[in-house]
Amino acid sequence: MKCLTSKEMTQIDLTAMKDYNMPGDMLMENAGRSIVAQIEPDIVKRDQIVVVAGPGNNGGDGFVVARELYNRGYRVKLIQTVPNEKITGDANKHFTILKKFGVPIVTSMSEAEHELKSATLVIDALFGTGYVGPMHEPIQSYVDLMNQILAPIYSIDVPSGVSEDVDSMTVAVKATKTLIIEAPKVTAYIETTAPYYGEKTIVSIGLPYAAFHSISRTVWLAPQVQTSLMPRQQFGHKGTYGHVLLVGGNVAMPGAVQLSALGAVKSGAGLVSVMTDEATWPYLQLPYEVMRTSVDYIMNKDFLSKYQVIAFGMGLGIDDQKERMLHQLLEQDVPLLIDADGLTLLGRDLRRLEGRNSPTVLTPHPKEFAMLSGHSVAAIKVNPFSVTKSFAKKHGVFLILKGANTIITSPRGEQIVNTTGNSGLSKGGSGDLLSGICSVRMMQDKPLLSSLANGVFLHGAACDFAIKQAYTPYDVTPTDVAGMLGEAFRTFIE
Ligand SMILES: NC(=O)C1=CN([C@@H]2O[C@H](COP(=O)(O)OP(=O)(O)OC[C@H]3O[C@@H](n4cnc5c(N)ncnc54)[C@H](O)[C@@H]3O)[C@@H](O)[C@H]2O)[C@@H](O)CC1
Ligand SMILES: [K+]
Repeated sequence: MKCLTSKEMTQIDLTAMKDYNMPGDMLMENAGRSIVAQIEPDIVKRDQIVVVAGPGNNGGDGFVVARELYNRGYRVKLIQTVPNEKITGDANKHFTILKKFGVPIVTSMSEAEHELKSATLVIDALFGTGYVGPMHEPIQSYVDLMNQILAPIYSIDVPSGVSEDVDSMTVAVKATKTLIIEAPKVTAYIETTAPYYGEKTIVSIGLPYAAFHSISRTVWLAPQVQTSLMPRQQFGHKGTYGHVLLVGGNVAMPGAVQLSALGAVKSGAGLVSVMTDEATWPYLQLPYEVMRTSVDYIMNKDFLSKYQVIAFGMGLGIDDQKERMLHQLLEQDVPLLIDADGLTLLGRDLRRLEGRNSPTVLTPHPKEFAMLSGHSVAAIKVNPFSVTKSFAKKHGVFLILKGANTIITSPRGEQIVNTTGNSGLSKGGSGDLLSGICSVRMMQDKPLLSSLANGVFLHGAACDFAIKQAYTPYDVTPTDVAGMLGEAFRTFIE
């Protein structure tokens, strides 16, 4: 499933109309009817349904919904928020039809307030992808009223007032559910705007699938994992599945590399090795399956060439010797995943990324990404797709920006957004586990961007299973999540 900016969605609507001869009023009819099909199981005839319609095509969708529900015998009122002359084009066609059907229309604010207060369901069709902030009166008062009532609000396509330009946002509808048309918009996954959506449901209006081909932003779902996860092979051996080296851990933080090692052995690695300094070994309790490698080998290029992936930085500590280790690895022709302290060391000189022949994967959380990119954490949170894309392209790296909806970006700027996981992952150690999982998937799944998305998906899905089956977001630990990886894998092989 693709994920789009408002501009991209508008372009696809135009393509459907121009290149595929799909009339705009027909698309609007499709949208309205598909939305009614989604709403109908939730309502009964005695419900009082209020549709709040704006001036554009989102309002047009609202006209179709109001008319269709009215025609099916529901009690429906339409709140018209703008004068007649502001309703034009396809929306006006459906407005005219709606009036012919005799749907009751409310135009005054006082009446609208009364209707909203007695409504049992409100349909928000004020604005969709064409909204540009800020919001002015009287529309702002309609939104304020909607946000005060207790009845559920179903927003059409986008909660009205939500915008990619977060700085221009004033008020927005807090939807109970958003019935997203055809494909989710990026605001559904941005920390500052996602909470307005409530529950998300996609409704198809029959837009041509091919029109979405040029969009290189994808929401990663189970079918994508199923097709890109490398199958286990009947005649495979440990060499088939790859040997990963995890470089990390220090006396103060031995657990980090332990969790990475646990993630790696539970994610299908052929062989897992850990490299740490002499002083740290006594503090490590590694899974039986993990091999130990002396840090002295970091200078030995031939020795390092036996690994298919090297992950660097989990609980490593920061000093000049560790920085030299990173420089040594950056010169090695092997896929490299850099996490945690490794990112801090890399941040001292990003030019070191230049000229690498093998892929480099960086796995920052927003604070680490702020350090690397020079953007503020706030700017990263409101604009995560564009800041990651420009960084990944500029530095030629794969980037995993960790968060509630982790965004994975390739050096070419293709992006994947993950939807698995829950607040149980917001704990120390989750990222270490993720690095272990991703570095193994990197050795097996193709292309590399998909392998990283699979790692992120499995990590989140394992935590979702943990919450469903045994734990809560309060008590679940990264070790518990590792224990649930089997459940996550099982969904793709059964
Ligand atoms: N063919 C299409 O383009 C289709 C569009 N659809 C719907 O149409 C929506 C997009 O339609 P539009 O591009 O008309 O955009 P919207 O309906 O989201 O809003 C644009 C309208 O609102 C006004 N407006 C924008 N910001 C405002 C502000 N701050 N204060 C007051 N007025 C403001 C604009 O002047 C314009 O009249 C989608 O979200 C979707 O719901 C669907 O009907 C499917 C087909
Ligand atoms: K809306």
